[in-house]
Amino acid sequence: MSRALLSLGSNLGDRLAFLQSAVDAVRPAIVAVSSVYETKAWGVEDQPDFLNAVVLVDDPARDHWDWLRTGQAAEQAAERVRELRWGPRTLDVDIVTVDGVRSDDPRLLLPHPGTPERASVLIPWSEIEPDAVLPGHGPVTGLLAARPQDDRDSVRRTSLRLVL
Ligand SMILES: Nc1ncnc2c1ncn2[C@@H]1O[C@H](COP(=O)(O)OP(=O)(O)OP(=O)(O)O)[C@@H](O)[C@H]1O
Ligand SMILES: Nc1nc2c(c(=O)[nH]1)N=C(CO)CN2
Repeated sequence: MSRALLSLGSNLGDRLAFLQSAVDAVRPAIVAVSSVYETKAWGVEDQPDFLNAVVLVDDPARDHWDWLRTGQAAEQAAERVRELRWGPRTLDVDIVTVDGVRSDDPRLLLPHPGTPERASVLIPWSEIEPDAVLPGHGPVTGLLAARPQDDRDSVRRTSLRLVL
């Protein structure tokens, strides 16, 4: 069994279509998809708002490296150009967790180290898995409660829908 949580982000071009392209890339393995959220950019704040969502996937045939390759292939198909760390992009696919795997290999850090500070991941994750636990960090709802109010308020649920 290989159950992974993938975080999707886009703030360039047809943002919803880019998120949808990532969903399409993992469709047979999908367990749940969150709502689509519009979020203020963190990291580099002077850039357009992001659309963010998370996807829970499960495929016994895939390990964590397979999920990384799948995510990177979806980014490449979206013609992503990496110009700036934390800068604008057509599609970002982060591997947040894969089962309880811990990895300090810089090519695939698990759990993804930014997760505890990112309401843009924690809010959609708690929507689809209210009892989720981030390995080594505790319940997702607790991590979310520890975020400042303005951070939580910067993540707004939209009526946009990803098609399964
Ligand atoms: N858990 C992970 N998910 C996706 N990529 C990862 C992960 N851990 C390490 N990486 C590596 O990160 C690199 C991609 O980084 P990227 O440009 O997406 O960073 P970023 O999105 O700007 O910042 P952040 O990773 O903090 O969200 C790739 O080389 C990839 O191998
Ligand atoms: N709100 C938000 N901000 C970001 C995001 C993102 O997905 N959502 N991704 C970034 C690059 O990794 C940089 N900043």
